[in-house]
Order: sequence, then structure tokens, then C-alpha cells
Amino acid sequence: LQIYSDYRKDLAQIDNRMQVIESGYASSLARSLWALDQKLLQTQMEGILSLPDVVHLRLRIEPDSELVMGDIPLDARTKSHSFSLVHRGDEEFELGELTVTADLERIYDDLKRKVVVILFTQFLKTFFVSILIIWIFQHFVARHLTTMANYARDFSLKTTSEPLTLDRPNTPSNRIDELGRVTDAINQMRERLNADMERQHKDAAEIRKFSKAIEQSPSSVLICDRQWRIEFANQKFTQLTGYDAKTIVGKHPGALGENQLENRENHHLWQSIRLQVQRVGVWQGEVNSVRRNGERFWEQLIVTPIKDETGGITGYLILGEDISIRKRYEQQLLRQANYDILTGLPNRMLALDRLKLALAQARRESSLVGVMFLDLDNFKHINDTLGHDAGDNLLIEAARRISSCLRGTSTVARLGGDEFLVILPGLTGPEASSQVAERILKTFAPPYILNGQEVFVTTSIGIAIFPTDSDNSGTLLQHADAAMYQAKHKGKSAFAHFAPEMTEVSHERLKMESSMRRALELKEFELYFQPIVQTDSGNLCAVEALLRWNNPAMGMVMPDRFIPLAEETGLITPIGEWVLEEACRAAVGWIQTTGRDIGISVNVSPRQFRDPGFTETVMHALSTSGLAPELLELEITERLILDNSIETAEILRQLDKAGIRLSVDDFGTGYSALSYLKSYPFDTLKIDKSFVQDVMKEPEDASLVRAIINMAHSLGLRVIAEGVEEEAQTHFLKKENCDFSQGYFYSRPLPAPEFDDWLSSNHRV
Ligand SMILES: Nc1nc2c(ncn2[C@@H]2O[C@H](COP(=O)(O)O[C@H]3[C@@H](O)[C@H](n4cnc5c(=O)[nH]c(N)nc54)O[C@@H]3COP(=O)(O)O)[C@@H](O)[C@H]2O)c(=O)[nH]1
Repeated sequence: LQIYSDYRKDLAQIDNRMQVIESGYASSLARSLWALDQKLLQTQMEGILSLPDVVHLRLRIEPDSELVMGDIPLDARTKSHSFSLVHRGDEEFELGELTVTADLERIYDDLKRKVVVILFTQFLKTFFVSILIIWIFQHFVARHLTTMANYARDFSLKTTSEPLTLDRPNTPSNRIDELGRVTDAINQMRERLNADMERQHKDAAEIRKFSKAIEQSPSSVLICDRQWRIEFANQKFTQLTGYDAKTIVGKHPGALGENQLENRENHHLWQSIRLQVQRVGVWQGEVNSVRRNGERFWEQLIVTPIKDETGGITGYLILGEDISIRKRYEQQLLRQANYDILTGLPNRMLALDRLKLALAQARRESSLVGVMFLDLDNFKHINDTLGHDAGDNLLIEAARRISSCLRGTSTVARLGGDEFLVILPGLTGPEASSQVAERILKTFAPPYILNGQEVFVTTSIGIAIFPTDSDNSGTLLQHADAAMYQAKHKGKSAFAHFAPEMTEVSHERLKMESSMRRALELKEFELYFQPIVQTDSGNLCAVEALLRWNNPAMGMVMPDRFIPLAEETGLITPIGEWVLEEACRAAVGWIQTTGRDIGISVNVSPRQFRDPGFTETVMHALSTSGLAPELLELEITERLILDNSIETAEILRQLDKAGIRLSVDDFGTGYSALSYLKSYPFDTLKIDKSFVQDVMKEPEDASLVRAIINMAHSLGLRVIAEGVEEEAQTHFLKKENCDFSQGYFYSRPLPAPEFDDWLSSNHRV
């Protein structure tokens, strides 16, 4: 711009000069021309030519001459200016025209010089300024950017603890400038990354822990997606089912096998599981599953949905536990509770159930049911003379012969000892039962081979018909029993139909009942005491009170004989009350004499337990004797709990709340379902003596006792083994960690004075 402006100025100067020439010389030149004064004209033109930059003059003289002075250099850039020469008198005459040409080369040279100088100085200035700027940029910005770039390049998960620092003073202004802010942002990012990584490590450790726990869980674990397709199976699942986790991924848990029939069965089960999980949120139950090798096993399944934070279902969790052993024991216990071990026939309990069912069906169909009571003649004699084994073999063979005479719909059961019961549903008439009886008597005709010798055994059969003789199962049995006695009276190997006059045979029973009604008043009842000891030390810890009836006419009557009658007649309530008060009083006496807390166990019959005033009776016995509630243990049979009534649960809860201990008596002889033990507040479980007595002889009984102890312990119950008679049994029970033992090995039940002697002489008290 500067150069251009100078250039314009020089041009303007030349123009100026042309104007000055025009204004200064035009009139004098016109005068010289008018006067035709050539000399002066020449002088004037030379004067013009001497002016700076003017190199050429052309004077055109009218009409046709011309005067030229000076030269125009070749290729020179010029500027010309022409003006007219006019004579102004009265009239104006154009005398000619002067064209002045100025050489612009000087101006251009000046211009070039200036350009060179300016360019050079500008270059130097720019160069040094750039150097300065570069240095400033390098010092204040670029080297820090390089540091940042190096930091970013070398940044890795290992270096997150090292912050980015710049090589410059940490002043407030440095902290808030761009570099400071970027450094701060990078360091904040590093810290956030650190915190995220720490959280991630923690989460990963948690996830590892949980997945290890699931992987090593003692329960089998399946995780399915929302469509019930398996996503994960743990080791235990593979162990349990034989299916490799990889091969079942994506399959439905109910369609693992190749057997289409099984898959179809499973389909219905899993459909109801799915519906319940959707409706209730959990499904729990026992399932008979199939292993990969086709083997069946029982498992306890719990199926629950897996939910995300919003409560939406993301999948399903299926936990399984192999309960085959427990199931086997339950089934074994159930079998033992319902079947007679010796003959394999249904026992009394199952027989009564079947009888009730047969009666219910007969009522619906208006048909007849025959009830036969069989008793082997002379069985006691054979048992006593040939021994128990021979007696057992006889019972087995008798059971087989009776069964062979019956149709599939009939039931034959062993009621106990040598008594059998036959139920004949759908009878066409009483004579049909006579035909069956005759068949049975006939099959008894061939001799039995016992201990290598031939023995002839007969049976007596009593028959009662539903509904002719009674429409009640209990009465029908009594009638059949009465008829059986009639058949025996007839002379054995006979059968008899019930007749009303036979009821007279229950005369003895009536006599017993009336004696029992007076027994309390006449103080004929007595308590015997049997110690309960700690199995490992043999030390006394409690005593069981056992009732005896000392009748002048009948002698010492054992409870098995009179308690069922006392229950039937309701006399058990006052008798039980007396037992409770006596037992508590006796316990307080021992505590005072020995200075030790000795507990007392009292048997409670179902009818006594269900009496509305039972809880008050117990509390009254405790308060009048002053016995601490935790020293009283009530023994309740499984039978009582099986009715599963709300009242039973409520009474048990009240007693438990009062601090009284509760035990399940004769465990193993009833239904033996372990599930109820969980539902009621029991403290102790008493294994029935029938199992304990054979632990050294029967491996099955030993494993059953072992299983009962383990299961009771797993439910938090203490275990008492009843009927310990031999030392070997105590070793077995010790080994199996049975808490307490009771039986003749330690002491028989003793009357009060003898028990006091036992207490004072027994060093383990
Ligand atoms: N409701 C009530 N029931 C009672 C009461 N008193 C007794 N009973 C029940 O009568 C059943 C038979 O009792 P008992 O004849 O007294 O027999 C008990 C023991 O003598 C017997 N026992 C003890 N140790 C051994 C042994 O080593 N071998 C062996 N063969 N028998 C032995 O066991 C009976 C104890 O049974 P439990 O009650 O199951 O502990 C019996 O069912 C009593 O419950 C009563 O007051 N009220």
C-alpha cells in the first residue's frame, strides 16, 4: 500500500508538473509563436525539457509544421500531456499544440528500490518476529502440549496413579488458563477412571465370588432365560443328572432327555411350574426326575424368577437337591408304618384305612363288604415249643396261603401276633364270604414244614358283614372278633358269622372298664420310673414316668392293656391328670434330694391331649408342684400330629410358649413324615425301641436309626433311643451321636421307692 501510494504520489507530481508547464509556458509559448520568435521558442522549449523527468517535446505548429526536442528512450514507460497554444486578441487563433512526454523510469526505479528495501526489511522483521513467536509458543504452549501428548501416549491402566503435571509454576493464573484447564480435565478423567476401575475390580471380585459359590454350590443350579432356555448349569447339576452343561444350553429344563414320553410328562409339570411361578412368584416341590442314563431319582426343586432393578423378569433360577436318600428312608418308614415287616402284608393301620375306603365305596354302590378276623389256632404253643424263627416262618406261610384264596380287590392284613384281617369288598351276599372262609380253611389243611418237621396248623375265622352287622368299621371289627371267638369255641378250624348275642363276649371288657372307673379313687394306679441317660457319659438327665394299674383281682395290669380302653371311655383324662401331678411332684422330690435338675417325661394320649382343659391341667401340675416348666417333657405320639388340626398346633404352641418341652414318641411307627417335625415346636425325637433293638442284627435298622438321628439333628432336635438292652447298642448309639438313651440296659422301670434307691446308689446321678 505504501509503495503504491508513493507511486501514485510520483505520478501526481508528474501530472502536477505537466499542469505547471501548461499554466507556466502555454501563454509565453503562444506569444513566441505568434511573434514567430524561433529563438525564444527554442529557449523556452529547452527550459521545459530541462525540467525533471521531461524527456520529449513535440510542438505542432499550425498549419503543418512541427518542432521536436528530446528523445523517448526505447521501451521506456512514459506519460504524455498535450495542451493547445492559443493567441487571445480580439479574436482567438489556435497556433498549435505542445505534447510534453515525461519519462516514468525514474519513478519506476524509485518504486523498485523501495519495493526491495521494504521487502527486505519486512522479511527481516517478519523473520525475527516469527522466531520470537515460535519461541514464545514453544516455551509457553508447545512443550506442554508435547508433555500432554506423551502422557496420553504412555497412559495405560498401570499408570493411572500418576497425575499429569506441567513444567511451569503452579500459579492461580496458570491453573485457570487453557493448559491448566486441560491438565485438570485430564487428571479428573484419570481419577474417574481410577474410581471406575476400582469399582469394576470390586464388582468383578463379587461376581467371581458369586459365580464360584454357584459353581460349587451343593445344590444343583440351572439358570434359564425368559423363554426358559437354559443358559447355565453348575457342576452339581452335571453330577446329579449326568448332563454336560454345554450340551443342554438353549434347551428347556423339562426336555433334556431323548425319551419323548418322558419329555411329554415333563411338559405338563413344567407348564404348571411356569404358571405358579408367574402367579405366586415361586414353585417348590418334589420331582421324580430322570438322569441321562435313564435312572430315576427324587429331587427337591425350587423355581424362582430372576428380576432386574425395575422388577422385570430376566430369567429363572432352578435350584435342585437330591432327596433320593431321604425319600427312600421316608418310603421305608412309610412302608414300615403301613406294612408288616415279617409277612409284607398291610398292617393294622393300613388295613383300617382300606376298610374305611371299602365301606365308603360300598355305601355309594349299595354293596356288601365282608370283614374276616382270623386267628391261628395253637400259634402260641408252636412259638413256645419250636422257637420264634419257626413261629415267624409259620406266619409267613400262613399269610401266603390266605392271600392265595383272595381276589385282587380283597385285602389281607396282619393285625399283630397271629391275627389276620381279610376285607372282601363287593360281596354278592353273606354266603360268598362263607365260600372264601371255606377256601382259606382248606388251604390250611396241608401240613407246614417248620424246623424240618410237619406241623398242622388251623385257623378260626369270624365274619361280619357291612351293612347288615354294622355300618361302622370299628364295630364291624369288634363283631368279626367276637365271631372269631365263637368259631374257636366251636372247636377251631371253623368259621362263624357274627350274631348279636355274641356281643356278650365283651363282658370282660365291661368289667375292666368299671374297675378302672374306681381305680383312681381306690388309689390302684402307681407310677414307675425309668432313667433317661446321656448316651456318651451314661449320666442321668431325665426320668420317664410309666403308669401301672395294680388291681387286686387282675394283678399288675400293664398300660398297653388298659390305656386303649381308658382312651375309648374318656377315663384317660382324669387318669392322665393324676399322672401329671404325681410325676411333677416326684421330680421336685429328686431335685431336692440330689440338688440336681432332673427332668421328667410324661406320656400323653391323643384323647387326653385334645381335652379342652389339657393345657390348664399341665400348668396346674407345674404350679402346685413348683417344677420349672423346662424340666417337664410331654411325650406325644406321631398319630396325634397326623390329624394336622389347627387345634393341635395351637395347643403345642401354647405348651412350647410356656417353656414345656415336647417330644415325638415312638418315632418310626407312625407315618414318619419328617415334614411335620419342621412345622411343630418339638425339642426331642424318641426312636421306637423296635428299631433300636435290632440295630446290631439288621443292617437296615442300623441305617434307619442312623438316618433318623442325622435328620433329627439337621432339624435341631435331640434324639432319645428307646429300648436299649445291650452294651453293643450303646456303642452303636454313641458312634452315631445319639444324644440320650433309655432301656433295660440302664434300668427297668422301677416303682418310686426302688427308683429312690437307684438314685442314691447310682454314682452317675
Ligand atoms: N398315655 C399314657 N401312656 C402311657 C403311660 N405310661 C405308659 N404309657 C404307654 O404305655 C406303653 C407301654 O408302656 P410300658 O409297658 O411301661 O413300657 C415302657 C417301658 O417299660 C418299655 N421299655 C423301656 N425300656 C425297654 C427295653 O429296654 N426293652 C423293652 N422291651 N421295653 C422297654 O418301653 C415303654 C416305654 O415306651 P415309651 O412311652 O414309648 O417311651 C408305652 O407306649 C407308653 O407310652 C401314661 O402314663 N400315659
